Amino acid sequence: MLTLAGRDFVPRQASLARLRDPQGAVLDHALVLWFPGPRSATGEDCAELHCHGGRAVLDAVQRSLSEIEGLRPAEEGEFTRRAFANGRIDLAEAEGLADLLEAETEWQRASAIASAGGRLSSLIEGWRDASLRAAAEIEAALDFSDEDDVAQMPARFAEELDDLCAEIGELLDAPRSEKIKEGFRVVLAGPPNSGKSTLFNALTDSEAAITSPIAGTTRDVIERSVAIAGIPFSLVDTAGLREDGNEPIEAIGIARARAELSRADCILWLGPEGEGPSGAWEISTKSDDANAMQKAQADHVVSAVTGEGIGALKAALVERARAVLPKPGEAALNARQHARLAEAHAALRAAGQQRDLLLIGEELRQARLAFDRLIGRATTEDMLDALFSRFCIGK
Ligand SMILES: Nc1nc2c(ncn2[C@@H]2O[C@H](COP(=O)(O)OP(=O)(O)OP(=O)(O)O)[C@@H](O)[C@H]2O)c(=O)[nH]1
Ligand SMILES: [K+]
Ligand SMILES: [Mg+2]
Repeated sequence: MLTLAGRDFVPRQASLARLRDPQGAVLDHALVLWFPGPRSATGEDCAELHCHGGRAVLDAVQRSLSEIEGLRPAEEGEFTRRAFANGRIDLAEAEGLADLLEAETEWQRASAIASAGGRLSSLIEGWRDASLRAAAEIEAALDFSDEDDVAQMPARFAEELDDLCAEIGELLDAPRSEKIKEGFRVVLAGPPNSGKSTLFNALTDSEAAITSPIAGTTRDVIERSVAIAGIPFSLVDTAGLREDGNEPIEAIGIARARAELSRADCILWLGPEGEGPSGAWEISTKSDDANAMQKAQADHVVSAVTGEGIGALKAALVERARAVLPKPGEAALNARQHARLAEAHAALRAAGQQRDLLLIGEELRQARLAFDRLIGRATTEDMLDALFSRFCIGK
């Protein structure tokens, strides 16, 4: 029970209260919530004041609060940082929370809420426990061996490490979580005037790209993030590819267009059949125009003018992206987590190949350290600063 100004506040129950300034003047009628630690978001005692939203009300309440000794406004991400410091959440959960706050599509939200809820953390904890058990077996084997004897490897030890490595290897090879943030990357390519920018505008529901009958209209790479059916996409329009790009700026644009091809998850090829990059989808466009080039074996026939085939093309892109992007609820690693897990994996691999028990013990210790860094049992201040600065004030 919190008693304040002669009133009792029941934990986790909203009470209506008059907020007064230090001189006793009423500032607002507000809802007050009291969360005693450790069962609070941060693990510490927390109080929430739900005020009326006017600027002046909030200013007055904040001014009065700031007159109380020891009170100051929270820094960006400070609540989450304290929750982490007090062991309420681990690092992977904090990262999930940061992703959740940044999520713009349904797919991103669903993935982030799974990480914030500890999906990845529990997987890592399981592997960490397995490597701790392996280390304990090695310790025991060392204790029983006498110095003249070659110490015996525990039965099935190497096989068990192999299984563990295989499981971890699968996650290391799986699509990375950055992919969810960046979106499935679709690059439109083809010769000048093939209708790339017009199709780009149709797919992004925008007028972002300039279109015209003049060959060489698009010079630079134009990129747009869009959600189609809740899936994050990054659509990329490029300069028309031609050998005789006759002036230097167009030549730069063409070089950039070629660079984009190598970054694409999917290329829509609007040029002559069979002349596109391998794996590209053959798109026959301008289907409304009898004079336009039509392909014998197009994957998609579209018209940006009549809208024919655009819905089907979008549906096919959504299907492809769903297959490639990490699924919500399925664990996916970001670059930091990937680097740490790869260290753990390498150490476990090395442990499995060693015959010397002391060296195996050392490799297992390295693996545990990498797991600890991954979930934040061992972290550096720089890393924490970088993570928590992604949060806004009040989170
Ligand atoms: N009838 C018809 N015309 C189209 C269609 N798509 C594009 N066009 C026309 O084709 C011309 C070239 O279109 P753009 O979208 O600028 O072609 P682009 O491939 O981006 O050209 P560059 O940027 O120069 O490489 C324009 O006049 C468009 O209006 C279509 O589906 N039907
Ligand atoms: K054009
Ligand atoms: Mg263009």
